[in-house]
Amino acid sequence: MVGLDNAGKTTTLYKLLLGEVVVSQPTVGSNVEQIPYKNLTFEIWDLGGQANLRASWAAYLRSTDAVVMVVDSTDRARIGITKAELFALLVNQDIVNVPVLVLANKQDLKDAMDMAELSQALALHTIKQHDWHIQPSCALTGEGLLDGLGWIAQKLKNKQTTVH
Ligand SMILES: Nc1nc2c(ncn2[C@@H]2O[C@H](COP(=O)(O)OP(=O)(O)OP(=O)(O)O)[C@@H](O)[C@H]2O)c(=O)[nH]1
Ligand SMILES: [Mg+2]
Repeated sequence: MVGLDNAGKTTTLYKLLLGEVVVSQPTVGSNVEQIPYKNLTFEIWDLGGQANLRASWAAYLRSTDAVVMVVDSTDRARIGITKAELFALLVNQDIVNVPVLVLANKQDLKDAMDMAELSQALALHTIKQHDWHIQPSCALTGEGLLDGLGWIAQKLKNKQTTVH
């Protein structure tokens, strides 16, 4: 799970784990938790998003089954940086063909960008090498989080079917 600092990654992870909103500090390094979902357990790595930490995201990609990009939907000023970081990540050979979930977080805030605006700003339709999906979410209430995991679970199931 990646995304710029302040996007809401750590809040998302602990909302999924505990059902509660934790008070988070900017993450230095990572948090990792096991999240049960139906018959699966997701091992979710929440990586620090501050500018000087983003180069280290690539070090976590080996044996990654899915990428979750958490976006602060109100952060219009940095949506271009978010896009650049996303596309820089997606060229990595360790994640060829892995599904990419964009969590359009902070949808509870009234100036949040909607899915159409975000998809366009992030140029999601130009992603050809990955299945992708954009999911509105709010880490404070948990809205959209399980739907997002459900999309990933479905993609991984399809992948297993095609391998056999
Ligand atoms: N209104 C609102 N605030 C949110 C939401 N998700 C997270 N926040 C707040 O956004 C701030 C940053 O959240 P974090 O989860 O620490 O952000 P992060 O992406 O882990 O940031 P780094 O660890 O620095 O990469 C906190 O004050 C959260 O309470 C949301 O859905 N809505
Ligand atoms: Mg964090």
